[in-house]
Amino acid sequence: MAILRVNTVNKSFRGLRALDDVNLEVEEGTVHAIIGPNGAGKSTLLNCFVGRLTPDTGSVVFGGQSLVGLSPHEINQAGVARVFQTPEIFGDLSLIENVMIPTFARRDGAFRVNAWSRADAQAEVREKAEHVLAEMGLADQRDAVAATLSRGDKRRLELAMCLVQDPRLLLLDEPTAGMSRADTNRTIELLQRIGERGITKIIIEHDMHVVFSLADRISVMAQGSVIAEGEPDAIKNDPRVREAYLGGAHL
Ligand SMILES: Nc1ncnc2c1ncn2[C@@H]1O[C@H](COP(=O)(O)OP(=O)(O)OP(=O)(O)O)[C@@H](O)[C@H]1O
Repeated sequence: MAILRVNTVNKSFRGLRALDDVNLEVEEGTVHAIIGPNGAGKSTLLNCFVGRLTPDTGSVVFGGQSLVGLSPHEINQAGVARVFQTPEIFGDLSLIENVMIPTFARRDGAFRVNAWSRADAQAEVREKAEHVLAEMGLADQRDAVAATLSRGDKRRLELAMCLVQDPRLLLLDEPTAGMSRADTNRTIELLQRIGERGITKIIIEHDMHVVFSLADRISVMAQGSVIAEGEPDAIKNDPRVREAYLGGAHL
């Protein structure tokens, strides 16, 4: 069953058609990659899923609920979490505090740090946060200040901040951008491991090693349109995709 249905979405910026009749269906429990050359419209599409942008026309339906017109916070409360290209973490707080905040925010409707004062709630949330940090391999650094982390660890911390919310849909915008090969492989392993929880994931990624390690299905965008969609092997051999990537150099 499709958890996300995107129907004829269009979005223009001052005459530039960034999204041109985009259709997309993402099956529940799968990893769906969206790839395509720079400027293809991938981030614009993702921004339409999280309420940062509103499509000019078309619909985005998540689990039967229309997302168009909802605020980013409402979409987050509906079960959609996003890992950004630049990690959005609280640099001067510890890792454990960073991971506890989204749980309170989701429950209380805002980033209300004073909600921590309730001791019973705090114990429960702390336990869950510790579990997720351990899952991300960050348990040893739980009391470290987030700003001191390496780039790769910052991104894994942000992933922990998403996972602690038990999202139904996780959006990953270039989750390994700027990482070393070793860090990239570690992130792939972590994403494969959290895949076992059955969370649906949409991943935008330029690194084809990451895409082909994780994706069950791939949509290829070029110039605002989805030009091909299918299983990884079919996409690898699709002449339209090779053309979009200038002779297939990236594949
Ligand atoms: N806020 C904006 N205002 C004007 N133009 C925009 C805006 N956001 C995106 N665009 C344009 O829309 C097109 C699609 O951009 P988008 O960032 O979605 O592509 P992308 O596939 O994510 O590219 P990349 O892989 O480089 O991140 C580009 O031509 C871009 O310049």
